[in-house]
Amino acid sequence: MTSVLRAQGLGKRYGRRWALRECTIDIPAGHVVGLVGPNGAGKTTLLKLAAGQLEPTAGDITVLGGRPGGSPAQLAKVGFVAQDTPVYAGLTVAEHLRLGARLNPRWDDAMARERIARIGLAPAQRAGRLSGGQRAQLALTLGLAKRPELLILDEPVASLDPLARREFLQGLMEAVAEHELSVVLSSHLVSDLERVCDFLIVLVGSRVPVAAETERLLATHYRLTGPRRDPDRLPAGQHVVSARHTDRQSTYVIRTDASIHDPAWTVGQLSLEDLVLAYMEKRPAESRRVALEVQR
Ligand SMILES: Nc1ncnc2c1ncn2[C@@H]1O[C@H](COP(=O)(O)OP(=O)(O)OP(=O)(O)O)[C@@H](O)[C@H]1O
Repeated sequence: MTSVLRAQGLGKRYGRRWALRECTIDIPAGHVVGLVGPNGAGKTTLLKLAAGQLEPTAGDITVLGGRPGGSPAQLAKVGFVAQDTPVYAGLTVAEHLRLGARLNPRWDDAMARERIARIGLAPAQRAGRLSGGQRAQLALTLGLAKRPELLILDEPVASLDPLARREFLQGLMEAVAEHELSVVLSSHLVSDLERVCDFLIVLVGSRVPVAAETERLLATHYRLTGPRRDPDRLPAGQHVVSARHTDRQSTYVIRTDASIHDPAWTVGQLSLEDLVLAYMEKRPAESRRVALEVQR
């Protein structure tokens, strides 16, 4: 299957500081991909590299088989809605649609108009007078009407109220179902990502500790609770994601492909949110030894 996004050893440095390091991922087409991580982890950097708005400092990235931003055809295949919902304050909603039609060869004007009407945006309204949520909806409409093969959304729901968020994500899911669209979206709201994403990239401290289909992530991560045990006494195939210890008890989140038979452990399943938090807990520079430290 074709990759929608493939990165090999991808890195971006600003001055002496790496915003993204050694990122190696391969995302098959047809997924709704969630990108999650703490503030400053490198999410926007990765998305801008994919959209061709930044050049890598190290490694390679291909999007839909081509170099991001490398040609007009490549630009037409990728839609990017940046974090600050970029619309022109002085232009009306209708003028945004006309501009979209002029700039994008595959523009779907009927869909854009239908969506604007459904959301309840007045065509004559200037974008500068729209609420944050309405601007986000307008930006999404422009992204969808471009009819991209890949739509990249940087924190699209941050400014939306819970109902608007649900409607926004529903609209996105409908578009994915109708138009064979792949989507990569970043968000801090793991519960939203849990609803719409079937592939998750976790980005912590400029590195990607895990990127896989959500079903696979949930099937290979466990919480183990039991009598205190140091990590070097865990089987080789059990990779520690996070660890907490008291004098008597250890709680691990581990990743493993094998089943767990050790009767000393109480084995629990994780929600996607637990899993993401476990990866965020462990700083990338930490070695396994740090897990030996007692956390009270
Ligand atoms: N233009 C820039 N010049 C210098 N440093 C930058 C620049 N853009 C981003 N950075 C730094 O790169 C790192 C990653 O930033 P990035 O915006 O990719 O993070 P993020 O995960 O999107 O954060 P947030 O969730 O807060 O939006 C941060 O330390 C940030 O300060």
